[in-house]
Amino acid sequence: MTMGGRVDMKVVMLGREAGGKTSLVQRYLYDRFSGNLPYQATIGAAFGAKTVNVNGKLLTMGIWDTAGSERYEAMSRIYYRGACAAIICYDLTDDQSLEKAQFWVNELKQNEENCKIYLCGTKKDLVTGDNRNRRRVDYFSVTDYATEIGAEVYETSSKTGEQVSKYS
Ligand SMILES: Nc1nc2c(ncn2[C@@H]2O[C@H](COP(=O)(O)OP(=O)(O)OP(=O)(O)O)[C@@H](O)[C@H]2O)c(=O)[nH]1
Repeated sequence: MTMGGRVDMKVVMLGREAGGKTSLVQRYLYDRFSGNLPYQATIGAAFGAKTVNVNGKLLTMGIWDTAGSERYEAMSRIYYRGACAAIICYDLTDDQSLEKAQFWVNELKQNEENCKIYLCGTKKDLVTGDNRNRRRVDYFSVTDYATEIGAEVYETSSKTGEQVSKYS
């Protein structure tokens, strides 16, 4: 998208640092996973865009990928303003990341009540099969919580692409 292009839908990524937000956006936008490269924390925020077909209408989705580091927390508040959807990521191998997700849910409920919330459990490949014992966040506790707050839940892997896009 060119600068100054119109964004029809603003989507914001929120969640604890290293929780997998950037990887999810990279998989969704470019169908790639940079797992072999060292982890690089997002600084401030990053922006990406994609044209999506919604009921036969082409819309530009703008995605603001915020930095999870607490040092940028105040900035993240600027990025969720006016968002129609928030993808709040938590890492399935990290129970503290779920607490952070709840923090963002409360923020949005207070400040951006029309924003639709999606809870996204990331790094599913790390808690699958023989690695089941690495799971730190129970699926049903999250779905119970999601029902309470009117959110949807997805468990994704940016490494394999599982559940990242409706079409994969
Ligand atoms: N195995 C596996 N690793 C992942 C997955 N998603 C992210 N990672 C790894 O987890 C680390 C953090 O991922 P990022 O996507 O940079 O996390 P982030 O939430 O954007 O981090 P901040 O920029 O600090 O907010 C990186 O080393 C990724 O390669 C996944 O689905 N599977």
